[in-house]
Amino acid sequence: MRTAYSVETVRAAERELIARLPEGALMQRAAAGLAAVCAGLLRKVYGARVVLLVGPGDNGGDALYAGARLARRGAGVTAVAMDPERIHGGGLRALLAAGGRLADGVPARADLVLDGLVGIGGRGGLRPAAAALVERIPAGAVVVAVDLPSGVDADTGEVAGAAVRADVTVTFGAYKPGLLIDPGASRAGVVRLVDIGLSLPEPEAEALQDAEVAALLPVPTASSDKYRRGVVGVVAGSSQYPGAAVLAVSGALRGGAGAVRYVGPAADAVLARYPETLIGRGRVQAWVVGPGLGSGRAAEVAEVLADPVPVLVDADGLRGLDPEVLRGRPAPTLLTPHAGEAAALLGASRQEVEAARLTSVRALAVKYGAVALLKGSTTLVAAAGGPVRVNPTGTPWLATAGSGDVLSGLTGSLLAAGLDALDAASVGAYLHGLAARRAASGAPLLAQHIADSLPEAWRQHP
Ligand SMILES: NC(=O)C1=CN([C@@H]2O[C@H](COP(=O)(O)OP(=O)(O)OC[C@H]3O[C@@H](n4cnc5c(N)ncnc54)[C@H](O)[C@@H]3O)[C@@H](O)[C@H]2O)[C@@H](O)CC1
Ligand SMILES: [K+]
Repeated sequence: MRTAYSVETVRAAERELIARLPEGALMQRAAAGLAAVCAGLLRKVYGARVVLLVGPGDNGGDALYAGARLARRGAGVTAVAMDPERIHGGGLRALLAAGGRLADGVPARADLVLDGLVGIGGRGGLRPAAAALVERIPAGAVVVAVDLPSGVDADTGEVAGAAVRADVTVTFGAYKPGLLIDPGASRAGVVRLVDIGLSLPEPEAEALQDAEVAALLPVPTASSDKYRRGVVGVVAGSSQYPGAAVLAVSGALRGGAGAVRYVGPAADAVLARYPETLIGRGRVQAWVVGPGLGSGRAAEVAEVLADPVPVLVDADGLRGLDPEVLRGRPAPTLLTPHAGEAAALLGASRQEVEAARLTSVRALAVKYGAVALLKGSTTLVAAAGGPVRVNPTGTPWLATAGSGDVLSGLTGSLLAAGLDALDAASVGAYLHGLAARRAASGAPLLAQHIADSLPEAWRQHP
């Protein structure tokens, strides 16, 4: 599990550790790790041109001490301060003693730029003096962010105004949520964690890794039959959108349930493509309701919600949901909105949801007493309380019509197979992202090809 911790938690752990260590020791650990990553990126340190963008806090201190280490190995290191009056004194002395220099402006050429403007002490978008330095980062230089890209909110991944776009981020002690969640995640590049010895409690956010997904996948045993493996019911499609039913069933058939039952007006289209499907009402272990329903189908949604089994609600099923009804359900509910649908559910604007995805997904889970999966460039899954799950496998190619229908079928199938709602949603998003990557491999994809690639994505996790 890759875990991420809030600034408050990291600060508390740092305080506890600093109290037990000689003064400055923690910063030296950070700077040593940072310099080692930079040296690896440069390959040849001797003669390399390194530029440090130095802010007024300890983030700038890290950059200066790392710069000193590189200067001692023969790099030409130039520091540029955001505010020369408030530069880290010890760091600057170390840099100058190692042969580095302080300049007024950003040099026109550099092999590597260290962004030490702000770290976890940053608030809001970059101030003009910092933004002006970022604008002058020489083209072609490798940009390494110290702890996190300056301008990215460490706790939420929000970017208000200017922010650094890093190739590599070297983060200290723990991942911060903003490094895993967009828009921050896409500014961070490759994230490298330097262990500085912090002891940490429960994380704010976590991302399942391959091995955890593999352990959660439902695998039939010798005593399994199709009913014991779980039946998933799919209520989807309309005369206007029959394809949504076909796509939801395509995902459901590949999600590990023993059988898929379809209920709705698109049975002919579903059967023509998937003769394996059962048609009509009957007992199920989980329902998926919503893809392509169109309007005027609230009674069917209500009927599904009245069944005391896990229910995944997606797309048109999400319209006008009553929080009281959902909170009163005896079985888990899983909501899978995109940002626009989440905005309607929360009474907010789409822009507000996009700008604050972590807060929004948590708010959905609390308001509706459900597990919420917020689709987007980083898909997030939240239950009320506990860390938010961040899906690491997404790809922008997923932004294509019908891909959500495949995801809801797949995830509902995992629910029917017995995964709890948080795991079903996380594993569904994970496999869906992997399958989309395979199906796309650098070119536009069709939603049906995501479903076709699911067995391959699954096989990667024996
Ligand atoms: N506390 C510790 O023990 C350690 C801290 N470390 C480093 O210290 C950093 C935190 O240091 P600080 O608490 O000094 O805070 P930062 O250096 O992250 O930033 C605080 C400074 O930046 C300015 N600032 C805030 N928001 C800004 C904005 N939007 N635009 C421009 N300037 C802004 C503030 O006025 C303040 O002077 C970490 O991110 C990490 O890099 C590491 O050395 C590891 C150990
Ligand atoms: K930084």
